[in-house]
Amino acid sequence: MQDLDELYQSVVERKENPKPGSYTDYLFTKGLDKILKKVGEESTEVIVAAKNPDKSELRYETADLLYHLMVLLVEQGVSFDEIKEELGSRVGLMSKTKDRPEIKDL
Ligand SMILES: N=c1c2ncn([C@@H]3O[C@H](COP(=O)(O)OP(=O)(O)OP(=O)(O)O)[C@@H](O)[C@H]3O)c2ncn1[C@@H]1O[C@H](COP(=O)(O)O)[C@@H](O)[C@H]1O
Repeated sequence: MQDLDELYQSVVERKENPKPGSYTDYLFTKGLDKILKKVGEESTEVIVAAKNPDKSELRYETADLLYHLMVLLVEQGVSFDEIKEELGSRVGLMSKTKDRPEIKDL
């Protein structure tokens, strides 16, 4: 099992110490447009997989998407801790739907 912190750190390590031939190095070498294209592709694959009753495809494609999002964060200099802080700041906040009339119709 690999947690998301470890995955993020592995990607940072690849950025700081390029390993020619690795897929992560290939993405960083190709640059932002390629990384964005992959995030778009993998997002679409998650959506299509979610329509399939067999959940193994959804697991596989979600893992692919999370990995490519990590590559995007590293490329853009956003740490995974910042994402966790953002999520943490929402705990308790988002459940107060009665205070948020804009989401009543969702
Ligand atoms: N978690 C992943 C991971 N998930 C998916 N992938 C790669 O993402 C690619 C997605 O497949 P696609 O068919 O969409 O892409 P492709 O046809 O291979 O290539 P392109 O479409 O980009 O040309 C595959 O090559 C997978 O190997 C990953 N590559 C690396 N990691 C992790 O990243 C870290 C660094 O790994 P290296 O890149 O091997 O150094 C390690 O922790 C790895 O476990």
